[in-house]
Amino acid sequence: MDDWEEDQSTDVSTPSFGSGNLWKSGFDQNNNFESHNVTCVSVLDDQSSSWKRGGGFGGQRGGRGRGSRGRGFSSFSSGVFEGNENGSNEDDGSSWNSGGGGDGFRGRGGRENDENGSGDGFRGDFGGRGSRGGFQQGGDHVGREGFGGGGGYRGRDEEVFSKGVTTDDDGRGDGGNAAPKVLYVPPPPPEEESSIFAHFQTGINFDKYDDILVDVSGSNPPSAIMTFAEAGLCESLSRNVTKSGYTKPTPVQKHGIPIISAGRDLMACAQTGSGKTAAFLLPILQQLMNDGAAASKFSELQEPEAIIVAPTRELINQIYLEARKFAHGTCVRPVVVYGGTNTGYTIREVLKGCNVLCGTPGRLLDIIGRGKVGLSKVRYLVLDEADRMLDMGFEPDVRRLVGSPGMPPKEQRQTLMFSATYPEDIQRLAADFLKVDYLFLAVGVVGGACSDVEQSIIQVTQYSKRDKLLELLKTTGTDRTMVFVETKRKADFIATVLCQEKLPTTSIHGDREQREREQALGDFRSGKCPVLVATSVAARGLDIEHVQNVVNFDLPNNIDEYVHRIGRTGRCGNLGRAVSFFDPEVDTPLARSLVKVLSGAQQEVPSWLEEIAFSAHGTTGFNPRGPVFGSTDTRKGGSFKREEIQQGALQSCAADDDEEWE
Ligand SMILES: Nc1ncnc2c1ncn2[C@@H]1O[C@H](COP(=O)(O)OP(=O)(O)OP(=O)(O)O)[C@@H](O)[C@H]1O
Repeated sequence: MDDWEEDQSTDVSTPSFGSGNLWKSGFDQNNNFESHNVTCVSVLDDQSSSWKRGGGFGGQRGGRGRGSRGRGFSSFSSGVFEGNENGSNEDDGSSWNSGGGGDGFRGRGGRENDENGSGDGFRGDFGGRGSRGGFQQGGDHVGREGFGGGGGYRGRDEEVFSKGVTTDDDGRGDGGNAAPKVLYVPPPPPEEESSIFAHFQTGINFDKYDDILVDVSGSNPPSAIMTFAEAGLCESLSRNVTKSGYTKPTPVQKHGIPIISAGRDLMACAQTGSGKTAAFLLPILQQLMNDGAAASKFSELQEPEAIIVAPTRELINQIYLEARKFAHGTCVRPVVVYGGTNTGYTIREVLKGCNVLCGTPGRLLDIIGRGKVGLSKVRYLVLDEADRMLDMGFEPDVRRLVGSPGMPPKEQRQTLMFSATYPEDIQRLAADFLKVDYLFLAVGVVGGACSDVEQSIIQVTQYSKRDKLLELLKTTGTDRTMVFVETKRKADFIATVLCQEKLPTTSIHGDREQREREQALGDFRSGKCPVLVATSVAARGLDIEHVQNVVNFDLPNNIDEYVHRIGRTGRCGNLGRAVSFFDPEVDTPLARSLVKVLSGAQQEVPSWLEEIAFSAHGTTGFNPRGPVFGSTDTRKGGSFKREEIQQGALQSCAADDDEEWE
């Protein structure tokens, strides 16, 4: 009997979104921060308030991260976090605004460590440069070394890679054995058609998608379709498309669907919220239907025809629900696997039948490693948020996946990559996974922000951020607002502060249990908590109706991340608003690319920001009004070359960032 088969004692979650589950936070006796679902808005007393009890950030050591990004004072407590270093967690009683410990959170590597590190979250904070994706954290090396690894902390989406380890992957791996078993079983997906096909209304700018310039490069691209009728979808798929409220394809669908249907590999770039998911799902499902995909049935070995990979649990679940919606009433069965859920449950779901396997990389590799999924029938491999999947954090997993026994080589499968951003280096790397004649589809400016989002940048100091946020939220009322912060602890802290201000708020980040993460998203979606404080775990792909505002309480240190974050609003032709707090002490390195993104999306650029951008990197070649990225396909080289001078300084800025990752 397999270990997972013994595990029938799953804890089936039946989250009730109406039950008043907000959370409060506190440190346990060991000063580990925990979030709990409780039944009221949190008001913390001094005993339970982690933030007053030695929970400050960065401490005197500050200075993790480079230059100014590591220098700023934390706007958190002056209760300097020294606990992990010298065992002292004394409360010095300082308040949030009293300044204090060096922030130390903004260094790029460190940020990633923090996002991912549930094991020792702070280690990276003291580490000067940190390492990307938590590679130095407990057990990770072990876990990454191959199928025989004993699990371990995955970093990023906190996936644990393990074979035959029943301790499960809750992202807190320490080598496997000590981790508590994850019992969480997500609630079953909806069965009623009204929920399956619930969709959001397209916005007033939906038709403007047609005006966006599209560039397809590569040899012999097929012609675009203009209507879904031209897509050659079978009756069930067409019906499901109509039930989903889709009347006409978006540009990425007009071009992407025929490219995929023609059997071509594709690297597609289109702005956030413009329908990339359906662009790959529809032609894949259609092809599976055409070819008479075997009706899924129970088997000890499942051999899916399509594998879809995405970087976060919530995103892959969303993609799965989309696949399930479009496949409704057909014999094609999509299944989703992701970390933080009970492994036994996951495996049982897979074994019931699986044509389209959606997964986060860690859990996917785990299931494959357990011999439950054979890859020899894979015809489609989709990397959503492809630039993220191929950056240093996930690339090894992707390589491991394509190198797994049975996976057809790239010549014998179709590889499809989608994102709103594609840094040049990632484009080059991506070519390793694609056939030589892949097509590159660029809808609009590669890496450009969605122009339906009104962007504003407010100059702040670290001390004024909180008041500014409160001021802002007082004006947004019950509008859904996502507030992005840089660290998990800060997410909890800000959420607590907002709760104290009687703003129904919840939070999502990598230290919350999966049940809590899903509950938080549910509460946000339903409007029960119209404010969601999030780390970058929620930056990509999430498609939540009525998100009118995004606030960058902390700006990310990477412009692509900014583009994805603000893309949580202004989706599908709807209008949205993004407000970003710019603290010159720490955000100056981002100024220049911010100016470019703002100008590229025809947004007003504050003169003070232009000045900062101008002086931060010297004057050579800096033309903030010039083309932003202007790039399409790296194989062409042309548009990049035109920009060489302008990009020069930008790249040197990026190079600084990259150093942090090494
Ligand atoms: N042709 C269409 N007509 C109407 N609505 C659509 C159409 N295509 C997609 N949508 C809807 O638009 C929303 C955004 O789509 P999707 O999540 O696929 O965007 P995306 O491009 O993948 O965004 P991101 O870059 O943030 O991941 C979804 O709610 C989706 O159902």
